[in-house]
Amino acid sequence: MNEISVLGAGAFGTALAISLAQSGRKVTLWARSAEAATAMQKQGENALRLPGKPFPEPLDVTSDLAMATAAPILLLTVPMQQLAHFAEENKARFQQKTLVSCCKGVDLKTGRGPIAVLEDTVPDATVAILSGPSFAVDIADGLPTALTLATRDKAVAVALQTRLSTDNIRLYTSLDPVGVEFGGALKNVIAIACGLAIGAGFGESARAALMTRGFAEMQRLAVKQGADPMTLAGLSGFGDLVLTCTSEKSRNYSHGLKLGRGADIDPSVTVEGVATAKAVAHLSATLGVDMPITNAVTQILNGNLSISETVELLLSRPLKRE
Ligand SMILES: NC(=O)C1=CN([C@@H]2O[C@H](COP(=O)(O)OP(=O)(O)OC[C@H]3O[C@@H](n4cnc5c(N)ncnc54)[C@H](OP(=O)(O)O)[C@@H]3O)[C@@H](O)[C@H]2O)C=CC1
Ligand SMILES: O=C(CO)COP(=O)(O)O
Repeated sequence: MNEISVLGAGAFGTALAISLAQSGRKVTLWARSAEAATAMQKQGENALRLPGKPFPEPLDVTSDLAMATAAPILLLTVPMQQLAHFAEENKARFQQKTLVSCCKGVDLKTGRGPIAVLEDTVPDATVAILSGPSFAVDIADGLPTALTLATRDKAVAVALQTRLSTDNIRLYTSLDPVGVEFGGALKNVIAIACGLAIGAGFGESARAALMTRGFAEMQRLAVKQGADPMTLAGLSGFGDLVLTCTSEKSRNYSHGLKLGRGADIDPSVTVEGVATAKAVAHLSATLGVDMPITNAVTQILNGNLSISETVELLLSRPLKRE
């Protein structure tokens, strides 16, 4: 039995499995499709989701969930909108396990982040979150980054930090999983806003203003949910916001860019910020938290307002203190 399994053979799950295996961990990558698992075993890469990134020797790939979930540490790398269903469907297998969510989003149906989804569904599991600036292609190439590993229990956090740090991923611990999960989720919405601004020709000053005011609203919502505001200044907040709002490697930023330019969108690409914007617009209204940028993105995504109408609305808000 391997010590770690990565459940979800998308770009990020594959990249994490590569990095862990390269660092000598005994790791299994689980794909839901038997065909996909067989193709990966034969080709020694995930040609569909992360092409051109060869697997190191000790990486096992399977579609056998019973085998994969025998490991004590399970990294969950399915898209956020799939997490609740995935956890519900497999809760018997997840009992007593350490579940590390790698998802960045808020569940559209319930307004919950990944921590609440997992704690509600599998109450006797140990739940943690891994988040921060990390493009799958960079991780798979062995490029260095630093991420936050957050859980409520200090001893668990330290143990997981040791188990999951790799040669190219330096992990910091946090005891504020709510701050970490909302940092990772909310930055995707701001990245869409930045893509929209650049795509529509509003320029880099506008992007910097959106990042800064976006950060302020990320902090407001996270604090309302019980997070420490300083957590948002860390890797899974400020760190990931900077990365995602400035790179065309980001699917969220690129999605906004395409919308801003009036270009075609590929609906098969995972763009977590789309559902999360809608979930957060609803959540913030319920909680009475002012989130003008997230609301503007939601209005554009829902087709209720044009980009220029949205900019006019944002600029005509009452003047206030920073
Ligand atoms: N890509 C990146 O650079 C990073 C991604 N993340 C986060 O990781 C999460 C996953 O993203 P990413 O890997 O990029 O997404 P991808 O679109 O590359 O892959 C998603 C994977 O999830 C699988 N999947 C979807 N639904 C289910 C389900 N119900 N049960 C089992 N497997 C399922 C898909 O399987 P199938 O192939 O069969 O459709 C696919 O392999 C997101 O929350 C994202 O924000 C975090 C950091 C970096
Ligand atoms: O979260 C990410 C990098 O940290 C990946 O961002 P995208 O999902 O926008 O590609």
